[in-house]
Amino acid sequence: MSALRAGERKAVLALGSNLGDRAREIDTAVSELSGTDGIRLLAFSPIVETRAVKVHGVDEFAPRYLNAVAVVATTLAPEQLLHQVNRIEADHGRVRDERWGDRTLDIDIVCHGDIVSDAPQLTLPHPRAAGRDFVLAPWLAADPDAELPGIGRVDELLAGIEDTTRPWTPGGAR
Ligand SMILES: Nc1ncnc2c1ncn2[C@@H]1O[C@H](COP(=O)(O)OP(=O)(O)OP(=O)(O)O)[C@@H](O)[C@H]1O
Ligand SMILES: Nc1nc2c(c(=O)[nH]1)N=C(CO)CN2
Repeated sequence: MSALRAGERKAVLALGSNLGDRAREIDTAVSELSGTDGIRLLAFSPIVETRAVKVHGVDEFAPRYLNAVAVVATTLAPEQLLHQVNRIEADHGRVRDERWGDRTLDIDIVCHGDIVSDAPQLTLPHPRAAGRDFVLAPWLAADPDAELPGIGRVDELLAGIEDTTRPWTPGGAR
């Protein structure tokens, strides 16, 4: 992974989609992130497929998610980065209704350098990332040395939970 330049911090973005052309949603979102001033793509994970986790647990009947992780270098402050990811979500027709409801595109900020924040509009690191296989597994594949700041190494966090992610390839080949 290339080194950070002056004024940049490393941020990790978790992308998910379980509606529409899921892979296209994720691929175009990553292109849009890379094309945003102040964001430089350092690494993009393989795409994995997972069952939808809803408020009451795994929902066998909901459309499955594709998930991936982008590691970026950014000169944007956390709030500016959130603004940009919200803009891209909105451009992808993201509708916010039910909590953890089905969505065309979700982008969570997993961490932004080693900034810690407990603000509800932007909690860093993301409070649920450490327990999500669909975040940790692709992130580890993109960056074997990954660490969730102040929480722990991603390989160790992933070893402590069940990894239900499955590799996803276009056309369904395994
Ligand atoms: N680290 C973060 N990344 C993205 N959004 C965050 C973060 N911390 C807080 N938020 C806030 O959470 C709000 C709800 O986000 P969203 O609807 O994407 O949640 P969700 O994806 O359904 O659930 P989850 O947060 O568990 O992934 C956003 O408006 C945003 O301001
Ligand atoms: N498998 C999977 N389940 C989820 C996901 C997700 O990205 N993948 N995102 C959620 C809210 O952010 C809720 N549930």
